Amino acid sequence: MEQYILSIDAGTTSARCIIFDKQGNVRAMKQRELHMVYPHDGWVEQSAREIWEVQRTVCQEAIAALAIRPEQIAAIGITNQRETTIVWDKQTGEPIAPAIVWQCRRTASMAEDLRTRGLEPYIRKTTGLLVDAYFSATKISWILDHVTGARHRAKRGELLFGTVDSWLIWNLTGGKRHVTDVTNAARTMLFDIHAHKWDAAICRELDIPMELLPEVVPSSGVLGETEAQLFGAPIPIAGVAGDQQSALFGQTCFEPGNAKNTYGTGCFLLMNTGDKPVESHNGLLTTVAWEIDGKITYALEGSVFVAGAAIQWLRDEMGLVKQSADTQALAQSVQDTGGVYFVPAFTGLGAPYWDPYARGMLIGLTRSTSRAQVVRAVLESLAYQTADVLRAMQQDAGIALQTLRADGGASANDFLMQFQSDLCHVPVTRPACVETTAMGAAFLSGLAVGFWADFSDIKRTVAVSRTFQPQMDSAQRMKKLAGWEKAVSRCRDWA
Ligand SMILES: Nc1ncnc2c1ncn2[C@@H]1O[C@H](COP(=O)(O)OP(=O)(O)O)[C@@H](O)[C@H]1O
Ligand SMILES: O=P(O)(O)OC[C@H](O)CO
Repeated sequence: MEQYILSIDAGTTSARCIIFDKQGNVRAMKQRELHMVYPHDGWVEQSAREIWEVQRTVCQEAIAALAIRPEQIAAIGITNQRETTIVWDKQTGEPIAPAIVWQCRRTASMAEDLRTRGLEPYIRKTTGLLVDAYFSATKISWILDHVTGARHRAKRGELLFGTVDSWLIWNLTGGKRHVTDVTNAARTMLFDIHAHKWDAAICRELDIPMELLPEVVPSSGVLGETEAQLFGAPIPIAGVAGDQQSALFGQTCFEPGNAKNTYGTGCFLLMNTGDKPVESHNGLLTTVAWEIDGKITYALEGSVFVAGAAIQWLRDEMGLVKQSADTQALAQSVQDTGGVYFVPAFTGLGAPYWDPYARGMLIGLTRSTSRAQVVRAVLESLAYQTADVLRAMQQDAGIALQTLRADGGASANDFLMQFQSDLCHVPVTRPACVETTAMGAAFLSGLAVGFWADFSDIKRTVAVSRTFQPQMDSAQRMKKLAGWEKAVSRCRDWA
């Protein structure tokens, strides 16, 4: 009987389940969109219950679509939107508040307070992160502050915190396992990435009882099994990683200096830095790439909050395109943007600026600006933000990138890929299967159960489908980048 790996890809905009065979082919894929809630300016929430129920449904649908028996699934891998914070009741399994999504800025003032109290150097050294509302720590504290009796209950061990991986594992195992993997733990701003444990001092500063926190497990290794009635038989859960680390693994960035950029809701550029954490002096994050066989690999990360989300905004709020994919032909229908720049700082700016008070901006409009030019400016903004991050990363790592490996929903856009290559003056490759996030989790779990033997075995399953070579001359490139820099300076410190 043929064996498969089932990968759970719990993204921000959608829940996906992909079933891979040994050759790395997608044999079944089911996906459903998730609702986002924006209750106030800068706030972003989701229903934790919906995250679980939709995810369970797509898994059941994918298994049914391939018409396989549960025994044919050798293992499950999980990858997830990171930082998103869920607190639930240990007894009933019910969330005590909506999930606070990674993009949510409601705790910006709490982060500022930590900085004012002089805690940033300690937090930065310990966690590898900047002090920002992006990470889970201030979000947990906010829930404990705003849900009546929550802090008291947390101290009594009645509540549990988890990022989306934790929440899914808790539900998949019928409440038997409260764990998170080391890559997700590294995004909470509570985890010591050097000592590999939760940091008591930071928890104390934020008044977060440590009883809330999950056990931290490696990214590859059997951590439990699913409840039998969910899929018809218990299935081992053997790999977990945050979606960006998972994409790094799925792109087989196994060597120090290898880097990938994922163009999803946000844009996340990660570079493997080997077994040593590299400190950033340019607004990047030091993070855990994965832990396998007791060995931790680190990465540098540039996190851009709004990328594909700006394309969705064009489609859903502005009505300028019917589908995200329409942006490609429109952008290609004009020579340039006619001097128009778009800065998608809807929820502030992430790396390398870290300005929670920046807001979105369209600048350089004239009476002759066309719809196609505005659409092109929005697409170009994804590439400009990436160029900013890549410049910072090359400085921090002291490495000139040879190739940028692209993936994620918006990497399907040929215009964007070409413009990215032009702007960064580096070849951009797109893999044959752009589902590298889900593949990463599949690989991590497959390694744990011997489905794939080692890294070389995994590498054989991955192929590049297209390489975009830089074509723009350097004078034009410099002019465009200078215009972008000016545009960014105009939208800073606005809200
Ligand atoms: N052809 C395309 N051109 C530009 N953007 C696209 C295209 N296809 C999808 N997108 C954008 O990619 C995003 C979805 O990417 P995905 O990797 O599925 O995101 P996530 O994992 O964050 O849920 C959406 O924001 C969508 O607007
Ligand atoms: O849902 P994505 O793919 O945009 O990823 C979200 C990130 O994990 C947030 O840090």
